[in-house]
Amino acid sequence: MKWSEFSIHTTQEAVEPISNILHEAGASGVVIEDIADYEKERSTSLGEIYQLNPSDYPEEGVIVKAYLPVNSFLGETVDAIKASINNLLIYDIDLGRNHVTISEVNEEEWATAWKKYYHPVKISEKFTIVPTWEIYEPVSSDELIIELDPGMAFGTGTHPTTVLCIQALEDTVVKGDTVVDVGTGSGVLSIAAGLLGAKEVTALDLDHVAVESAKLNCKINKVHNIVNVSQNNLLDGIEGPVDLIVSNILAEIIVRFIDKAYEILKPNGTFITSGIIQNKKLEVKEALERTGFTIEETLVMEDWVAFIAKKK
Ligand SMILES: C[S@@+](CC[C@H](N)C(=O)[O-])C[C@H]1O[C@@H](n2cnc3c(N)ncnc32)[C@H](O)[C@@H]1O
Repeated sequence: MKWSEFSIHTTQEAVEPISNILHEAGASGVVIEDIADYEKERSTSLGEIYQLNPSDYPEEGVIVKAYLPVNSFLGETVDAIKASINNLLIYDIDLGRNHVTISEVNEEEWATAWKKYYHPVKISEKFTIVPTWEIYEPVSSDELIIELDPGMAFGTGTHPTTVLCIQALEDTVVKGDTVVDVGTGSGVLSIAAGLLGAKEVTALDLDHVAVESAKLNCKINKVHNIVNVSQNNLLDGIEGPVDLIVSNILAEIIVRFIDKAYEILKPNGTFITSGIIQNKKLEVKEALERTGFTIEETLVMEDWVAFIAKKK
């Protein structure tokens, strides 16, 4: 997985609200470099020696840094963060220089370091996502656990667009269903469908790294006999009829295969679409309805929307 460092030069006053915005946007760790920390008088009564490096601190103000996974949503996430930070001006919060820089973090440095930011997370009524390197004891007997090693593929399981899909799957998958997962990434949605009782899942991704990662994660979660992972462009060449299609891809991509999804679904079949940023919601909704789908439910989390649509 690649990481992007979001760095903002701001003021003491703005540190807390900006850190909150970064956490809400999915940053797992926030680093604060404050010149006041460097200049602070420290006790040396017990012989402590402080060796702070002045080059780690700004000459004035505070630098707040956060790490975001590089994925197809990064552009939208960064724009949303900047807009929320600028909104703080309405509350008279002094943003100081408000200077933002984005840079890619050296992958080798982060090859293992990023793992410390991932811990078990309960993401829905039934599901908890557990990184493969963590030990986790289920809290209740009906809890469903997805063990994930996202590696280089998208899908730590905790992105709002993924969480919305898992919540929608929880509400719709019926034992014995046949499911297609378009853009499977780490395989997280296929695994969820399998654990919910689907009898057969077709997991597709254009990216061969994702295909390998999904295969590995399906094995870890013992659903490899149910989930068939392959490299494929959207639904090209896929034949139905199937009970359910789930896809967490950008709105621009979803609209390209709505017709094909409708064609291969059984009557009354379900199409779960996620990865839709708020301002693209209408575009996808209209395209779904034009094709003949009925929107049964609209799920929202932060700036993201997912639809549960039925073929009527
Ligand atoms: C946002 S990720 C979703 C991953 C996972 N399903 C989840 O919910 O966390 C989108 C995935 O779609 C894949 N993708 C993008 N364009 C595609 C296409 N044309 N055909 C198949 N997969 C595609 C990407 O490689 C990526 O793994």
